[in-house]
Amino acid sequence: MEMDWHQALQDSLHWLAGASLITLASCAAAAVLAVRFTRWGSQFWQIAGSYLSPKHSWHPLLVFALLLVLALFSVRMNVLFSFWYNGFYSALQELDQKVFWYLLGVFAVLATIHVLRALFNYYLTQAFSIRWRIWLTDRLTRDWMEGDAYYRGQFLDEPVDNPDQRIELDVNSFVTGSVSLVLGAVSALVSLVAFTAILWGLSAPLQVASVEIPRAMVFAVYIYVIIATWIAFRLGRPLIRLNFLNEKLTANFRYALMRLREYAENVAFYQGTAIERNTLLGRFAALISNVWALVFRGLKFDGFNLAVSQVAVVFPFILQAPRFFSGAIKLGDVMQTSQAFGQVQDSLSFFRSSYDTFAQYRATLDRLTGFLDANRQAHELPRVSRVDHDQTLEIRDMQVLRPDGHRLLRNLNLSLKPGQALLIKGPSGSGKTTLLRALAGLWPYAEGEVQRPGGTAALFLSQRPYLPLGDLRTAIAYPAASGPDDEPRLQQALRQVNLAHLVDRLDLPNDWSRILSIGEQQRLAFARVLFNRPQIVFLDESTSAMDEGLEHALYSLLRNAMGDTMLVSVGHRATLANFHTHRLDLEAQGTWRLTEQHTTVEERT
Ligand SMILES: Nc1ncnc2c1ncn2[C@@H]1O[C@H](COP(=O)(O)OP(=O)(O)OP(=O)(O)O)[C@@H](O)[C@H]1O
Repeated sequence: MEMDWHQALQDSLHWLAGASLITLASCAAAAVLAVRFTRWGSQFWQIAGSYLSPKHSWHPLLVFALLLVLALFSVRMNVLFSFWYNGFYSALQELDQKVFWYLLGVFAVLATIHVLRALFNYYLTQAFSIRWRIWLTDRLTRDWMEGDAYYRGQFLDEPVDNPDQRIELDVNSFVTGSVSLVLGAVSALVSLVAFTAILWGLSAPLQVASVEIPRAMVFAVYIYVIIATWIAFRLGRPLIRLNFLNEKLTANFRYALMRLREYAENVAFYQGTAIERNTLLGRFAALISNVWALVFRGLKFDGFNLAVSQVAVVFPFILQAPRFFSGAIKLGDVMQTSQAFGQVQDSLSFFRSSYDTFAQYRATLDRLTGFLDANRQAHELPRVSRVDHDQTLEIRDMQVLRPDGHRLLRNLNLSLKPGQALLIKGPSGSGKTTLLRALAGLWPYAEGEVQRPGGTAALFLSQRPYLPLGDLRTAIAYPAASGPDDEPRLQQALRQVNLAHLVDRLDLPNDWSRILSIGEQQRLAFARVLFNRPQIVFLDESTSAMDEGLEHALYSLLRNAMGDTMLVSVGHRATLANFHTHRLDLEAQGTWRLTEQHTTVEERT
């Protein structure tokens, strides 16, 4: 087969236009069918629909269409190269210098286009994937934050595991998987059609015994590849499980290492290195024995594949040899046969190797849609109804239960005015922290109505101190942001809580929760209150790591510096009573007692 290179550009453009139309139309039809009728299709749409839909923007769809056209263009380039080889080798065979130099010129043009196409394709694929990844990460992160799903998700019947992995790893594999599977399948299909046609043209009937097989080459390559694929598939199947195990065992080992780093001080105090080392090395040994299994399986699998591809080098030559030596075809035809044979083999192999990729892709789809569903369910969990109301705390008919249905509080009613303070007391496990969770709107097993200042006008200091990542300035202002003008107020707050030695280190980013003692972190939380000046503060044993003197000083500071602020404290020490106007005692079975300045005002059983 010869190629008219003067016509090549025009022919290729025609081919590209036709192939693009057919491909785009069939892709669109296949996508609609997949989304409607398959589980993975509808999962895909649940995750990516609002990004790809033209209602959001035409941009992603247009870029993706361009990527498809580029994939077709790449197939067309391969076809041109295969004809170029044909002409080139035939020129060599005929010792035709003129054609030889002419074809080298053609090659320079083809190679330039090929390089430019490859670079542009790489850039466009990356840009498309990056934008998609940004959008999806943004969506999942927002979704996870909204309605406190990141916290309330734990109360679902089936909480999702490893949200970190889903947001980071799975988003990435979803995007790269979607792009490479679709583009790969389209290229493989189009390539299969184009090169089967070339082989068809180069192929002659073959006489086997007394039967003549027409177009023998085409049938030979299909039978060869299908048999080889089937055997490779059987040999390679255990690799899926071994690779999966490898990831899991690596993660286990890394988790044990990270945990040792996290709890370094505890382990060092206990002198627990021997037992920790055993755990670490035990996990590592499990990992290594799996790595050996991978190596031995790889020897069989790669050995077979290598042998198959070596045979594939000579197989087409053997089939074409009789016709070449009889002069029926030229050297170029033989070379083109071998190349087309390789292309058909690669295209068919794509579908085999994609079997694993697709299985992993579906697992990714499951994890992402599971995450989206869990977030939605977490938004929908009940919470006490809350009305934002400045300068007051009003609790009406509040019920608080444990997840197992055990009642922690029955029909609680109380109200506080500016400047008043409530101390909640009760035995450990009686539900003090849980009551604060219900007031914050976090606890799903509660009913009733709460009126309180909303937004940043209410500040909850949880039992375990929390410092965000970043510098000290961020930690004090949290959850508000601090600007350069706030410097004097930040410093003043630090001095007030006896942390004057930190005023010069406001801008130092450090892992402050490791450096500061628990007592210092609790004092920093008081500085946070002084800086943010909320209308109401909830303090859950916020002075537990301090001595009585310091506790007294900090509570006095709060009462004096922010006289109108309402306080709701949980604490065990008797001395705290002096700073509170009301006291709520939680008792067994949900009963409680409210006293105002040492006189009983209401009692409930
Ligand atoms: N997420 C949860 N799932 C199941 N049970 C929980 C959960 N959180 C709390 N509980 C249970 O609810 C009860 C009340 O817990 P809570 O932390 O409110 O007690 P507390 O009065 O603050 O105790 P302490 O004084 O020891 O801090 C406990 O029995 C606890 O085990």
